Amino acid sequence: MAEIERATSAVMPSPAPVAVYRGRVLSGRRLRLGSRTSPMAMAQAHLVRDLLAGQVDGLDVEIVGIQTSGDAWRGDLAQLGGKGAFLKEIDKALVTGQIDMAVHCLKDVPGDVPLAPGTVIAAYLPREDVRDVVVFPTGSKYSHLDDLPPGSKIATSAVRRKAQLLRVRPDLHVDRIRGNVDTRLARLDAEQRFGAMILAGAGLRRIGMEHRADQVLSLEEMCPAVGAGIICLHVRETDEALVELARLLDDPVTRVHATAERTMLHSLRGHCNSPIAGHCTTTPDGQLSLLGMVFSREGGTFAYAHEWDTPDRAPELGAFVAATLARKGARAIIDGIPH
Ligand SMILES: NCc1[nH]cc(CCC(=O)O)c1CC(=O)O
Repeated sequence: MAEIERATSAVMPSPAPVAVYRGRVLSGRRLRLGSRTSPMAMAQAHLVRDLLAGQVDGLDVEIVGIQTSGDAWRGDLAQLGGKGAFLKEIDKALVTGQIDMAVHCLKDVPGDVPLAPGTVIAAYLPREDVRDVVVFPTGSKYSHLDDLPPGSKIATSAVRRKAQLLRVRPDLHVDRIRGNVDTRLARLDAEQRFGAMILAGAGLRRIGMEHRADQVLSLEEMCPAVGAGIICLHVRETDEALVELARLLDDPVTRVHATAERTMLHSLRGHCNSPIAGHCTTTPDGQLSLLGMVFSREGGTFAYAHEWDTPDRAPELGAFVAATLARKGARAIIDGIPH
């Protein structure tokens, strides 16, 4: 049978370009790489395109920009209903075959909603710096949060950042700001309404704006979001050649850290308004360390857990930290926040 197929394909005109990876014809067509359309998302898509092209000679990657409901909605994301507002349309394109692979920030992939049926995260790219940074409007006389006068207004839409900021500076006012990183920066400068803005250093760097990071918040000052700084590649599991290709870009250490953090998030059963932070690292002696925190809205109350385990036990570690947090009151904190 295989003989016949080979003979048949030999006489068929083959579409060009044909990229071959380890003897497998990857695609006679182009590899369509789906991504959100923001400058940060497009920078990620270009990075992934270059990484894929570096693996397979002649691979033709077409970036397909997809507008998601999360991008279109200008209001409070929690009101959009359900999680994954930045994924729905991209998931659909992947499942229906309009695209072959999707690029996501892992942080935007809900931890407690199953992936679209028949799809897998085939690669976690090496994690970037997970720290959040503070940006001051151009011309501001301040460059450190400590110096901002009481009552200053801080721009962020992350409940996790708001809670941790107010915990140490209850005098500050936090106001939601939506939009892409670049539009948020432009608004910060133009409106002069905010004393400062907090966002992810990795996001700034991806759009070439790292020089705007005036203050880098330490991990102790601002525990990062679960999955921060990780770009992941999402494919159909039946597309074996693409799964295999994407796997070449997978960083096993990042995968283990992401697994621990996301299992914790999953086990905590939070909602869109839950200020949850989590950070997994590997200690110098090779142990997994997982720190988890759950805050009340203003950060006045919080639960904290830090546990260690061996690297082969990432899911168990995630579940254990979640259980420890629950024992320390995380459930009541989460349930006490309106959503
Ligand atoms: N929700 C938007 C989003 N998703 C991922 C990042 C940053 C990059 C990353 O952590 O991968 C950002 C921007 C931000 O939080 O400032």
